[in-house]
Amino acid sequence: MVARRLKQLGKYLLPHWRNITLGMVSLLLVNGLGVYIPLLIRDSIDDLRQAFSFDQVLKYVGLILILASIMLVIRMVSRLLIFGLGRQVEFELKQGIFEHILSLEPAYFSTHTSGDLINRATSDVDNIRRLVGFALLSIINTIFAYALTLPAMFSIDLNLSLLAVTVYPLMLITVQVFSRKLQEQQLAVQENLSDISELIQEDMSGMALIKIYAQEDNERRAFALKNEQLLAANLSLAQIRNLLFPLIEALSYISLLLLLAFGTTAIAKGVISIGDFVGLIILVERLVFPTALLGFTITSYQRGEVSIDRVEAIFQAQSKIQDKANTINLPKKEIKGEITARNLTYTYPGSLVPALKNINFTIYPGETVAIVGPIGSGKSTLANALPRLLDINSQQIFLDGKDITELKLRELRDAIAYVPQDSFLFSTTIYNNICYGDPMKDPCEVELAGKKAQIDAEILNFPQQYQTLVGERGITLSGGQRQRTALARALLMDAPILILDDALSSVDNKTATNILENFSREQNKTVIFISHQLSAAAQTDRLFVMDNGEIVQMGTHETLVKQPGLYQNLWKQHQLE
Ligand SMILES: Nc1ncnc2c1ncn2[C@@H]1O[C@H](COP(=O)(O)OP(=O)(O)OP(=O)(O)O)[C@@H](O)[C@H]1O
Repeated sequence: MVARRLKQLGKYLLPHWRNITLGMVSLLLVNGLGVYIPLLIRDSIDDLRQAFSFDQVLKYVGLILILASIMLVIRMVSRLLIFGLGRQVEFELKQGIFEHILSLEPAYFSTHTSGDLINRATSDVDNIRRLVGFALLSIINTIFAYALTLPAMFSIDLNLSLLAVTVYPLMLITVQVFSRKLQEQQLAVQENLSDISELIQEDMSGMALIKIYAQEDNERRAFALKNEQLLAANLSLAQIRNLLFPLIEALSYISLLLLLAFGTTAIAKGVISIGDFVGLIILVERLVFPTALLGFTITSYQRGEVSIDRVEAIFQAQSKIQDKANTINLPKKEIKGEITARNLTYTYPGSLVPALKNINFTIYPGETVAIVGPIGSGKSTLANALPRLLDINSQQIFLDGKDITELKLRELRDAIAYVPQDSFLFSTTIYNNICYGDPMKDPCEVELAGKKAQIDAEILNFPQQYQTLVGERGITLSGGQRQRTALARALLMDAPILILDDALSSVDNKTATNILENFSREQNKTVIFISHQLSAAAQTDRLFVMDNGEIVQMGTHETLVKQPGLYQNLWKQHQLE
């Protein structure tokens, strides 16, 4: 576990080996000077005790000032180098996480909430930044401090030095005892933070619903509960820390007291000089800060360790929907638009019942097919299977006779313009929303797409027309306007296949029928129209009727409506409505 994490840390640090080396050399120099200055003070005291002169005092003071100034500059350089490294690693991790998230399949986001992902990409990355910045700096500094200070202390007096450092192992044991508890508590804090981010995000998105159902008090209570849990976890963490660090400090003062007690006796016996004693006290003092800092470093390391696992869990998640090693090329221009399903069966991960059962059909190039059926019958699942938003098995769906799992994902998705059920719009202009799939499209084409989606006239009535902002910082479009804007976005891509998943549900029947009629005039498009609007669906070339994951009927409206069965029932119900 530890080895794996260290390996991971090494992976983050390796690209920055030059800065690390420079930082380490700087720290070595700082510590070298840090040890040399107390020895110089020792010599100055002993020299001046033998023959005092102001020239000598000035010489020593000047030298110490110069060395201390050099030390200050080098220390600043080392901090800049190593803290800068933390920032660089933070930048790379954030970029990497975002790019990786973009590569994951939609199913990943139904099991991983956005609040948790945001927390990992922010708080956890921040912990790793501290680990590679602060912790690295202090670990290297502590190693150099001990490696250079101890020999200098031993050269003055071995017994006194050993006595002064006897309490240090005790310090490490204390830290060890506390470390596990600290780690558990840190994890609890991070999880509580994730919960809170999730709740805030969800409540912000569902604000209208909270108000309609007058659930403000309940939401306030739910937030207070989570906030209290976070407070308790943070307080408990602070308690452990507040106990640990004064303990470390107290132990380090014991070493100083021991030195005072036995050092003064050694001076009296003539074993060491006064200069030696002062030098020894300054050297022992030098170790107090790195040792106390080691406590913080251990905490930082523990926080970073947990965070490394949480961030790496994102990187380890791999999309099952990927290009195969040998993909078949199918350029958009050559696609005719024939879609075939052979014994298509799909079960959602974790589900016991298949959402699609043994589906077989062929949709011919240029045909408009409506898929109708009761709610939950599998229509959206079928729509999601075609552009491989779901991990379907090979040899089940074919585009122009080619197994879609053999095609390049990018080419397959380029061939399919898909308008999903929720017509999501970005918080930008209507124009940018329409040309989202190809920002370089000609403005005339964007407007033409708006006309085909029958939204152009309404857009022209908005204050800034196509440049009107929508979303959080702009105007709120009606459900039907959102749907037609999303439709214009899909139409602009001019793909040979168009899938509309209940994408005109908020559009009146007449407009929906007009839009569909426009498509059937465009003979080169294969259109799959999933809908509960039977009068619009009835205008299509053929209908597939789905029930319980199966296609139970297929045919034109005229034939199906005469056959006893699900479609006839749905149609009668529709007529009554
Ligand atoms: N991510 C998922 N995980 C597990 N089961 C799912 C998932 N998405 C859908 N299902 C289930 O698969 C079945 C088919 O759902 P689907 O959304 O395809 O139905 P639909 O016909 O499009 O319904 P609607 O008309 O309401 O849009 C349903 O039983 C649904 O609960």
